[in-house]
Amino acid sequence: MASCCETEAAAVTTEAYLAGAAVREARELVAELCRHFYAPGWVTGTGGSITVKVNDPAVPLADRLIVMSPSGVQKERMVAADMYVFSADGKVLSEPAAKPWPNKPPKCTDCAPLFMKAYQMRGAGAVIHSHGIETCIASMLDPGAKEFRMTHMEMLKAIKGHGYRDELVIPIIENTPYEYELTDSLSEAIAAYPKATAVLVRNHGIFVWGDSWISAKTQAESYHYLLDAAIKLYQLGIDWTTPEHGPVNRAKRSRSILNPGIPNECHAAEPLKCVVLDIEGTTTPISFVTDVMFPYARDNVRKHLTSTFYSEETKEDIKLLRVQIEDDLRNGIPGAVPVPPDEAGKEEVINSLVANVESMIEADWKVTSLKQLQGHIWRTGFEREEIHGVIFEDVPEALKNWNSRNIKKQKRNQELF
Ligand SMILES: CSCCC(=O)C(=O)COP(=O)(O)O
Ligand SMILES: [Zn+2]
Repeated sequence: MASCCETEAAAVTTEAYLAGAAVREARELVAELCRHFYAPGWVTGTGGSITVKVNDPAVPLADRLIVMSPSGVQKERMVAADMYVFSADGKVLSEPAAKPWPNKPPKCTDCAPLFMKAYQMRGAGAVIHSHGIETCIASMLDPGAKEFRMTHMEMLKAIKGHGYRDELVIPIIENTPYEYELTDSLSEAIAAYPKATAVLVRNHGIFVWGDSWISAKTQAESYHYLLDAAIKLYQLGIDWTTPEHGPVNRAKRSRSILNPGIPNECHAAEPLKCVVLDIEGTTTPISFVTDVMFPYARDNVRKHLTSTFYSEETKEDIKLLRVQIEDDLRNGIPGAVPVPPDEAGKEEVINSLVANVESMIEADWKVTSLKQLQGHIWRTGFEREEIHGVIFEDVPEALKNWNSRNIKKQKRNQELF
């Protein structure tokens, strides 16, 4: 004799039940959600997919029929008759009629095996698969991340089991060429994250489930909001994973040096080993270089050459400058003037060198001889404390932080320090 549950499960698969109000309403609902989710870009380009369980309080949730959107269709044009109906154990009970060319023959969504995992493993009442661009990009912020984390956002309250101060953790699985190939990794993520009501698929989108279609929709909206916020905070250099959410552009730069990429490296697959630093615009404002360093070099050429004229270093600098100036004279570069031989005397040589260097600086001449001389002038300036280095206010903190973690620092093109 069949048990009462077997009887109920069989009753929902009859033609009469399939044609009844409960199934019709579920079909209409999925069609409506398809149309609705088209506008925010969750299901454009035939991407994304939606499923709900038929709402029939007389039938236990586990036995309720399942309605799913079809595959490869224009979601904004969906109507109730376009839907597939499945038994609770995943057998197709009803499929849509074929449509004339250029429509493709009907096919159920490739997400069906994935949806079934959310139904079977979580007792879901509905599942939404979105290709919303924010879900895709948020999964790409750190290519090695296995999770997306966020806290202290009001919209967290819309996620089941979460309050404002709770930490949201969304597992991230890697995309595959075909949607059905995600089934194993999705079910592993569902099993590994019992509190999760969503799984991100990298470079692809998100699967969100809830006890009912309202819960799935509300949470999906919140996930899209939070992921969009994370992308914007990433662009601002703000850390969305900590309660404080980090500094907002304190140093008037687009990003903090401590958080040049992923905040707190909380998503990094590998711990940070080395940081390569530039100076101009990274540790030091560009304005310091343009407004202080270059003018200092220009104003101190004569003084530097006069005080160091007989040093080996300056002799080398002058040798290099002579070669460059001869070359410039040969090429008719404006501002280049002949440098007399050493026998003409120190003052004569310096006068012509100063004239040449000034016109090189004026023309922003990027040549080694000039850069080398400027470097030596700046060094003297720093040693005599006539110029003082400027660094952004978060640089000492960043260096201390990296030092304490034994992370090597490297100035671009130079040695580790
Ligand atoms: C451009 S959509 C690629 C397939 C996909 O990822 C998706 O979500 C839609 O699959 P379906 O089989 O429902 O069309
Ligand atoms: Zn998809």
